[in-house]
Amino acid sequence: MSKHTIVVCDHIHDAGLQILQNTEDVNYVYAADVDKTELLNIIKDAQVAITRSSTDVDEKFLNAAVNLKAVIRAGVGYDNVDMEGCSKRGIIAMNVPTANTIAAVELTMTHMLSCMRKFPYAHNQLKIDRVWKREDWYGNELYGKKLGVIGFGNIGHRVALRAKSFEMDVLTYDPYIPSTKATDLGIKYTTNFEDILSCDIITIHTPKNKETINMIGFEEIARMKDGVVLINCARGGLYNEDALYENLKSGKVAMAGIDVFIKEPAIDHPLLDLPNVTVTAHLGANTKESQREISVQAANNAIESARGISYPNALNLPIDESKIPHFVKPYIELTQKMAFLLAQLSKSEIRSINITAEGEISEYLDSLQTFATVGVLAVSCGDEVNYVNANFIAKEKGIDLTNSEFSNHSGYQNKVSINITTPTGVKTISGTVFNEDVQRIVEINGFPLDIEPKGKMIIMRNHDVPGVIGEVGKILGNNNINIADFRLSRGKDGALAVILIDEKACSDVLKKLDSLEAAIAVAYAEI
Ligand SMILES: NC(=O)C1=CN([C@@H]2O[C@H](COP(=O)(O)OP(=O)(O)OC[C@H]3O[C@@H](n4cnc5c(N)ncnc54)[C@H](O)[C@@H]3O)[C@@H](O)[C@H]2O)C=CC1
Ligand SMILES: O=C(O)CCC(=O)C(=O)O
Repeated sequence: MSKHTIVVCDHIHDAGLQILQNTEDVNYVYAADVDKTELLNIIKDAQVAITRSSTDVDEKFLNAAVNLKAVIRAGVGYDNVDMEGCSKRGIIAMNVPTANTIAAVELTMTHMLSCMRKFPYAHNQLKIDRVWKREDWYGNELYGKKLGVIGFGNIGHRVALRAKSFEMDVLTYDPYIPSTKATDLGIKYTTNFEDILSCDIITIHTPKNKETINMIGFEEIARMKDGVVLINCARGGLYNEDALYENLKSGKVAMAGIDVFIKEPAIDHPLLDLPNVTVTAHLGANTKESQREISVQAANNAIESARGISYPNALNLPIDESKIPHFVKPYIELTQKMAFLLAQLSKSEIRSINITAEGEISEYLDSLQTFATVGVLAVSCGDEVNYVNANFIAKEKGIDLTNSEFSNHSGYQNKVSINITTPTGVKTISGTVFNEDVQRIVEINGFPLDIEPKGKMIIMRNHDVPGVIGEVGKILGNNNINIADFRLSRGKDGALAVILIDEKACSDVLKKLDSLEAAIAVAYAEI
């Protein structure tokens, strides 16, 4: 039995490791304790990698991971995964998005309460210094304070709900949700960021991306209340670290609760020297409950993706398969096969791929386009191309991808056509699906046909003169090639024959066919 190699790059809970170990078709490699240079050596055999935030899936990692098909980020944030690098290489990136939500929510509340009561400092005074000085530790209450929650997703909205139970006045800023998502929960909603800046406590729960990096910097802090408290259990760099440091030092920011840093591990970070921060070493997801659940999900998802069965929570697929209705799937399959056939017939540089569709199927032009691109590129790139990297490869090769709804109606309920442009002209193919899953090619280069997109075939353009079928049959027969079916289409510019054969036709046979007086063009293709 061939085994799938799954490499675990970071520490995950034993429950997931057990699953990998007990799966017969998995060769599981535990690489959490090796140094990064050794990891690059180990990762070259991996078909699937499981990582956490301690392993950057960057250019170096991806260049080393030559057999990688999928990478699973055992957590939420995937800012340490080079998504474009994965897509270009056809690697599917996935995360495990909700299993650590509660852990991160509860750590956020811990930091918030710790900041308000200066808990670690009070704790250390008694425990380490053995000093009982109650007058040193007058904290503040959450009760009645205004809390600004930036980002109202899985974590943000739960932090808001918990804050409400402390009878805080909670306000959220998240331009990407309907306001009712917050207001239905009794949380105030604003689209004005200044409202957030006027809060007593601010906590951030957004992903880290171009828009959110430095979302809170010197200017924003200057507009905040004196004595504001800032919490960050999302990602280092959402609050500008220099601005945070300077304003904690001046006291403008009274306290900050920080779980995440731009550069981790952050053992020498200047923030650690300040007396008014509570810090944790990126522990947001570190509860036994959450880590058990994440590792189980990550292991199962790794096995599914290694087997090519499914890619749960895929982040870089151009198509969300769950949104594709059942009737579209045979069209997608047919489109890829037709594109593969057409590219074999063209056998030359492809300059553009254009998809047109008529009927209800035209609502799925983008998906059809992607699969047509896979089909076309598979002829020159083989297994290297898949629907994750097809558009990237096409772009790199300078192939123009376009699609449009076809306004004419040919009489088919749904029809998909592919046009590819080569230096010698445009080639076309069209197809439809009957009775839900009977796929048929109904036209090649303007010649109407009815053929199943399957098997070995010779496609021959010829002058429409007597005797051609006989001569073709003779050549194939003399070369021990059995004809399974012979489909002929006639047009004003001659005829087109699709000859389905049982054996592969070698170039010698094709040359003989091409040398027939009536022949215009002969090609061999397989689907
Ligand atoms: N410290 C830790 O160990 C952990 C950190 N995290 C981090 O917490 C953050 C939030 O995670 P989830 O709530 O699970 O993600 P989520 O995807 O459920 O929620 C993110 C929310 O941020 C909003 N958002 C995006 N851009 C925004 C912007 N410019 N302004 C305001 N809102 C914006 C989105 O609309 C979404 O509602 C992520 O950065 C994640 O990586 C998550 C788990 C553990
Ligand atoms: O456990 C980890 O690797 C970090 C968790 C985290 O930050 C996340 O899930 O986004």
